[in-house]
Amino acid sequence: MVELILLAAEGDVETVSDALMELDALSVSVEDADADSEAEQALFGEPGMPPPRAGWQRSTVKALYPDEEAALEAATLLLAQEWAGDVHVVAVQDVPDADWVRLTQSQFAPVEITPSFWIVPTWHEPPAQAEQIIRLDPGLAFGTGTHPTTRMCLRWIATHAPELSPAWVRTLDYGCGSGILAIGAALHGAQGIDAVDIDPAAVEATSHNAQANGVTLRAGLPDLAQGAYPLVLANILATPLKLLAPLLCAHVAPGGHLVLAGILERQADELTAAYAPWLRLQVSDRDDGWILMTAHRA
Ligand SMILES: C[S@@+](CC[C@H](N)C(=O)[O-])C[C@H]1O[C@@H](n2cnc3c(N)ncnc32)[C@H](O)[C@@H]1O
Repeated sequence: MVELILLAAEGDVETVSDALMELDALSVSVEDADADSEAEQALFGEPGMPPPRAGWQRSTVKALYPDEEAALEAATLLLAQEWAGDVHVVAVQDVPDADWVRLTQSQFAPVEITPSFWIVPTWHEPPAQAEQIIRLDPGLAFGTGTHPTTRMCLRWIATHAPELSPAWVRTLDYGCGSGILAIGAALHGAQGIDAVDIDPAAVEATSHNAQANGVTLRAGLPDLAQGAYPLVLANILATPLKLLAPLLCAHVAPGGHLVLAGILERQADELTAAYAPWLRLQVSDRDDGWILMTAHRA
């Protein structure tokens, strides 16, 4: 790979970046040309305040090309534009080869839910103490186990599985993403699992991941969810969870549990109020500013 490095003034940066993409750059990145010098400028403001300025006074724009010929051709075409008078080529240089696959993989380590319950990417050996293991690789659908909301749901499943197991004949994972919660429930004894999502890519990912984990479930669009379930899981976000309150509560069987995530600490009261006509929600876990809210139908 070869990197074409340009210097551009604040007013030209966007045009230069767009032009480089048009000129078949594999990627374009923008950095402060004065970084690590006296002239370095911070672009972030006080919390809650807009940034003091939109861009740096001078930016270094880096565009990646497959070879030197392509990089030089792009530079020649770009500098020929009438608006490019103040744009300067700083360098065209080789980028050392990196093992990109290994680099990406190294960012996803096994995630511990409980000492015996782990999420482990396929390229990792499971830890010795892991008894329940979800094998999952990062994909297009949300849910690799690294997000606090997913972890809290899985923790709840692992902790409450013993009391659910004798009658755990059905489970609903509403907003299943990668299917991680449905798979986690299956590993803890759940049966008759329905996993639904409005995103067809998530439905496909759930089917794929379930199969890869040797788990049987039905994945589909939300209409697939029918009737009552001893466990209803929904890790979405506060606003859709409020809209879905009557629907989700209607799916909770007598004696069943509702487990909700995707809620920030400050949203606890509004969620409690939205569900109050049907079920009494309480905060049952906290992680990094997020809360888990659960209810039990008598
Ligand atoms: C935050 S992800 C959670 C994924 C996974 N269940 C987990 O815990 O990691 C939320 C998922 O809910 C889906 N979703 C959002 N609104 C929905 C709705 N109204 N009905 C069903 N699914 C919805 C999204 O497509 C997304 O896959």
